[in-house]
Amino acid sequence: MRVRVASRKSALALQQTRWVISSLAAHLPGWTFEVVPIVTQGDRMLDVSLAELGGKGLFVSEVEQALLDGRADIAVHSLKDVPAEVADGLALAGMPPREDPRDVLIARSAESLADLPPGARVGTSSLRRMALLRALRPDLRIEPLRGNIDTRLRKLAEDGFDAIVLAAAGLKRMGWADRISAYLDPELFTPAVGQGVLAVECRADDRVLCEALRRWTDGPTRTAAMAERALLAELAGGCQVPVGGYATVGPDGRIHLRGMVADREGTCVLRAEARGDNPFEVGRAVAAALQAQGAGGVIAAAQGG
Ligand SMILES: NCc1[nH]cc(CCC(=O)O)c1CC(=O)O
Repeated sequence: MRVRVASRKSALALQQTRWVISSLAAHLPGWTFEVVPIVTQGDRMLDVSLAELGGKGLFVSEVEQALLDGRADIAVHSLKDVPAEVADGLALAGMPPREDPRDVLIARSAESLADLPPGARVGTSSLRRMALLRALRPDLRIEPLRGNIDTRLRKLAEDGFDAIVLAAAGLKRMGWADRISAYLDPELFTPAVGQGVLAVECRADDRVLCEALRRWTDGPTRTAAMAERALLAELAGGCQVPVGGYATVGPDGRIHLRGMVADREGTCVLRAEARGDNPFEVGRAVAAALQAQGAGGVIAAAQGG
């Protein structure tokens, strides 16, 4: 069996794809894998804000097109970048064990968020990170910072930022964990839905590949991801709003999901949590608890802003 694997061309995407290929190859003796690199619109226009470009799905949709066109058989994504609704005819069939879901601070001299000097310049273009930073440290100057993680690390030094916020997962996968100044507590600094999870997509009618990917999948990772994505779909599927979701699954299979919705200024941060056995029910319960606190209005205002 020969499998063509579609991947974005960023250093992180290719690294993740190589990791997935070596893990799949170990599970599927005799199968061979070949990378099909795809340059997406999001990669070509790294200086334009994601909101202007039309949202996150941009990094994903052209890679998905390669599957639909039959140019590739599977695609590797960061689940965080995959919209709540998966494209028709495709399935997120494979999920390896989750990498660290936390956000981290990379600072030039500080050792924690509290340690940053008053008025320090922090770079991030994520609405969620922006809102949480403002909620925890209203004095900070948050400035836009886009680009792949290698670009963002370079800009930390070149553009005079005091700190930037990135996902631990990307840094660890690149072997750059030594750059991390502080891990942000996920109970407070709620991670993005799906952060740290890789998703391997295939055509839904490709039964051999779908089945192989399902057998390779880590159950607790998939359960946590489904709970977080159920929350996202209920609240704001596909929209650019400051939303976070973080699920853990105990040894007994019980899910604990925390959800967060904020306005862009971080003056209003709503939080709710729920426990249960069914990821869809837990996701819906957290969404309902947030809605009861007024999440609908907060999300509408954040979109308008
Ligand atoms: N939006 C870019 C993106 N998509 C996935 C990751 C990190 C890896 C992951 O979350 O699995 C990153 C970089 C970042 O946010 O620091």
